[in-house]
Amino acid sequence: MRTVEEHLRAVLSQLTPLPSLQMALLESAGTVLAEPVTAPVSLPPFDNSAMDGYAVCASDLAVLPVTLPVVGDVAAGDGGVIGIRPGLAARIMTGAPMPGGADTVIPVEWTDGGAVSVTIRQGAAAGNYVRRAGEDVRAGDVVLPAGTRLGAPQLGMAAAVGRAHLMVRPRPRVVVLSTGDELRDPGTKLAYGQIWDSNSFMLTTAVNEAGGKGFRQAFVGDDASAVREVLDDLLARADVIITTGGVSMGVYDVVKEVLSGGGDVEFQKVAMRPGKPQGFGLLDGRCPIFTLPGNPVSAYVSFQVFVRPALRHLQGLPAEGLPVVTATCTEPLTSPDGIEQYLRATLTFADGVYSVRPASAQGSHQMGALADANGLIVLPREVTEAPAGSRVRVLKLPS
Ligand SMILES: Nc1nc2c(c(=O)[nH]1)N[C@H]1C(S)=C(S)[C@@H](COP(=O)(O)OP(=O)(O)OC[C@H]3O[C@@H](n4cnc5c(N)ncnc54)[C@H](O)[C@@H]3O)O[C@H]1N2
Ligand code: MOO
Ligand SMILES: [Mg+2]
Repeated sequence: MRTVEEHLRAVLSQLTPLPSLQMALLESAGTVLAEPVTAPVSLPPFDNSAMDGYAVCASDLAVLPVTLPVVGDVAAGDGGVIGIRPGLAARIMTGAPMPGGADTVIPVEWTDGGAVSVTIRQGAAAGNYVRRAGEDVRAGDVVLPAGTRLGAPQLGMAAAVGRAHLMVRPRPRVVVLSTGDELRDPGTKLAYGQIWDSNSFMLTTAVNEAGGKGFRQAFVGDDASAVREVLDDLLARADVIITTGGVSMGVYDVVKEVLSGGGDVEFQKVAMRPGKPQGFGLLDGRCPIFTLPGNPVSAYVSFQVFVRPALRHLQGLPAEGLPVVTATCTEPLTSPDGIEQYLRATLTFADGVYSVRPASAQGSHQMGALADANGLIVLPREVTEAPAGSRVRVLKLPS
């Protein structure tokens, strides 16, 4: 049997990051920058007001109250900015360029609000409520390094420095296909022996959580030619294919049957629980395909351990798995020798320390405990027992 590390290494060694391409700004949400973004101008580009009020000279505020004539208004967006000198004020709005000669903004609340002349009751030092050119970003600064995942603040930053398009690595298009004659769509009636397909919904969502673009290809029965046909069809529109089911020792385990023939996909036993039967390869020599075990918990754990790092690698990011914390386990644990075990668990944080309680149900068909968990305890291969109070590694599940 392969170890988890060996299998992950074998998977990653066959993957190359997706080519970068130019995308319109909104379209690029969730992708990874393939170029550094540099500011062509400083931000703010000009000195401007942080408040609605009056632009004045601080030297006029030595004795209060003081009344000054208002020479005009400056609104945000005004290009032909007026100037003032000591003894004068200009009414100014938030974001409007500072008039030449002014060094201070007095908010309207500190004044009588006059339009022709203004009486100021409360003063301030020079620079009050003035936002200086370049105090946010300097022209030439790298505001987003290559390798940044583009979330909302990063897209805002790119727009703020004038970018309409970005060179990015796209979110991998991942198609999820369940297999099994017993499967039916949720929302339909079941005959005895049938179950609703849950893996494809779960994994399509997990793909999106991991930064890919998930597509559900429903399910296909345990029929070799039907499986072959669907997979051939998916090749045209997937960067990655995930199947579940049909990879163990059963006589109807057709995924293995279909894919082991061509030599594209290698089937392995990995020394982990759940998730022992794994397959990975390049379909048609080019499209990465993960054949995950059909048991729902096994499929989910396999996804987090192997597929998540692979999706990151395809986007040119470090091939990391879920974030890890160390926690004190509330219960004694046992684990088979030589097997890396993943236990569904509840992680809590109190008084600066993490505690973790394993679920009582750990069968790989038991979705209830998975849906209830927010962590996976990882017991390494060499650990066979961990008494209550042991410090254990816990993967934090996406929330
Ligand atoms: N003789 C052996 N039997 C099994 C072994 C073994 O080593 N020797 N390994 C067991 C382990 S471990 C796992 S995991 C499973 C893997 O099974 P398959 O990948 O072949 O999956 P199936 O047989 O198709 O289904 C297994 C189980 O999962 C349910 N399932 C499948 N797809 C879905 C879905 N989309 N949604 C919900 N549930 C699904 C299916 O009904 C079965 O109950 O093999 C063990 N057997
Ligand atoms: O390894 Mo299976 O993946 O335990 O249920
Ligand atoms: Mg099977």
